Amino acid sequence: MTGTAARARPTVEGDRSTRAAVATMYRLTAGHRTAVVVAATLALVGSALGLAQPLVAKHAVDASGRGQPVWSLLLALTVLFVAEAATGAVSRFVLERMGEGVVRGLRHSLVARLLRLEMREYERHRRGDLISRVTTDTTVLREVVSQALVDLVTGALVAVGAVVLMVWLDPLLLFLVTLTVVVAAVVVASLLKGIRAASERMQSSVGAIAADLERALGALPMVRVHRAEEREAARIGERVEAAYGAGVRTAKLASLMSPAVELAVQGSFLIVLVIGGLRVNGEANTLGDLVAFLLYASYLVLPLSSVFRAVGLIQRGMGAYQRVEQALHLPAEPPSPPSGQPGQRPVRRTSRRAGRQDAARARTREPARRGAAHEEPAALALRDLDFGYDPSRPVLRGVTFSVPRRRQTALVGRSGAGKSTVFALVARFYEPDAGDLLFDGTPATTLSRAACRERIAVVDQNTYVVHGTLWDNIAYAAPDATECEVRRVVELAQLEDVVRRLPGGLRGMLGERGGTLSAGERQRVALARALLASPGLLLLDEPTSHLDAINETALTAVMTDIARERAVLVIAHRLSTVQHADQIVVLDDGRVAARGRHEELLAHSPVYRELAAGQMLRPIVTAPSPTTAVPPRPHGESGSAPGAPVTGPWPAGG
Ligand SMILES: Nc1ncnc2c1ncn2[C@@H]1O[C@H](COP(=O)(O)OP(=O)(O)OP(=O)(O)O)[C@@H](O)[C@H]1O
Repeated sequence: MTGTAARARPTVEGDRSTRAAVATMYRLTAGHRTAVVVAATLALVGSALGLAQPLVAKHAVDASGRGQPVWSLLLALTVLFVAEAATGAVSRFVLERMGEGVVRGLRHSLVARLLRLEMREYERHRRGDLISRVTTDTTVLREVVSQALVDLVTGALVAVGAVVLMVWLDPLLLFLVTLTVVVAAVVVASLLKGIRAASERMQSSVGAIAADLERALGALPMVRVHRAEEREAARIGERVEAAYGAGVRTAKLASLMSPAVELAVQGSFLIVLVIGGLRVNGEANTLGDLVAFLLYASYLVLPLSSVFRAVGLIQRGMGAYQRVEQALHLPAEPPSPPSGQPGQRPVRRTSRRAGRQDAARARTREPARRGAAHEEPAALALRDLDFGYDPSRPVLRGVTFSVPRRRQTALVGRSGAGKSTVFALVARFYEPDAGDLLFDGTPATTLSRAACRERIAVVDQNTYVVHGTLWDNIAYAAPDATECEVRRVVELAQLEDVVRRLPGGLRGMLGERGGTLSAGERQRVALARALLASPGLLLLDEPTSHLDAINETALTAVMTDIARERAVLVIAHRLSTVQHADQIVVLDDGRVAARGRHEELLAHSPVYRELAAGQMLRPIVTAPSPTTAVPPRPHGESGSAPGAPVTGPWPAGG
């Protein structure tokens, strides 16, 4: 987080007074205090130049009344006027540049925060809404900081100067002017709370518009096919109406402030004219005094009215500021643990297995330490891992297995068994509730998340392709890769055809989310990216689910080759792609049901047999077992070709 946001720690939560809002704005300008001092000094000089003008005008009027020459006074008046305008312009520029600087700081902090949130936060918040905090809310704040602060600073300074000189000229008239200003201030204060509430509603409605639009645009083919444009438009339309309603209410309240301010301006002028005129007639004051006082009244009332407006604007900005603050305080991934120190683990759930797990952990660490001397530790080891996205609904229970180096380990199981969740834990998107994760024998909690992620590359089911060139997408994990390295992974991932076809070849642009590629091509791009990263451990989640049989066979062979150099953990629904794996781990309802090679599992694991049978699209004859009651998994889910070859004991049509 940059300094601005860090220093702008909120008092806004709970304290909704105007003073707190102004204090927040003040804190926001931390780091820009030189600009504030320069601008305030200039404003002060400008005010002094402005306040001197009525005095000169008074002398000019009085001198002309006495028949004396006034040209030198008029010249002085002109110089004062020009100098005031120049200092005003410079001070406004300095303050507005500061406003831009404040918003720039907030945007940097927000972007840095939003890219590092805990994974769960992205599930709790809608992405469009988070994005709108960086774009719309900060834009509102820029106006507030640059306009409202300018008006507040300059307005307050000028008003104070005017009051001092008016006391000197005519305290009675000042008292009357003050009365009208106080009435206006009371009206303004009563409107501020409503303005703030309405503006909060408006900002969150704008965030909801962005989120809903993102939802529709992100699933456009689905929207089109189901002819849901109207429905989506109506849904977003409701948000637009809510934003309109809140905006109109804000405008209504803000416009009620105008009559109050006008009352102050016009009322004070009337009072000064009538009472001041009577006092000139009664010879208590000169005509010059009246002219000067009138000018000071304008110097008091006009800046005060801009102070009122500024306070209204600041209250409006508080709605946006609170949303920005809230985003800046969302939980982010913890920074790296100090070297050699265990990292933070979320509070563990106590379970009956806890004691047993500790003993198991002690046992598993022991061989890891001892093994260092004799044999190299596994690239990845999971020891008694427990995890649930929702603490009351465990997804993984006591999962234990290792992924040895230079071997291919396959993770299989029915849909929802927890396979992708294992990947999410290995990538440290979430922390396990209990148990240990070890990379090369080192507990993950003693490593930073970045250090863990450095050891892995993932091809997941979503096969992310971002807007940019094919090269950008492949070299995403290794921006310094050479042409030769990129071409090699293009070849391994069978992407040569795509490179040939794409206008611009490797430097050709892919559409938004890789929209110009087929699903299989996107999958191969993701695979090429992972291969280029060249990590010690390759995690492949259904890497061939979108591929035709020819590409699948070729890539299965590539994976086997890769596994000769590094550890590969592959999730597969199609057992045909992993039947030659060195080890197959069968997950069933979050538990490891069996482990072994294909033939061993066919012989001994009912769950595995059932998975294999499901892929033949017909029941298999097995010895009765508790798991045979579970219906075979439908084929279509994994996109497998019907009748895909599985193993010898399961002949097609058998
Ligand atoms: N982000 C999440 N928040 C809450 N629950 C989740 C989340 N992701 C997955 N789950 C739940 O966790 C369970 C395991 O999901 P997971 O994706 O790990 O299964 P899987 O074995 O990979 O399934 P598939 O083969 O269909 O991809 C499921 O019940 C799923 O609904």
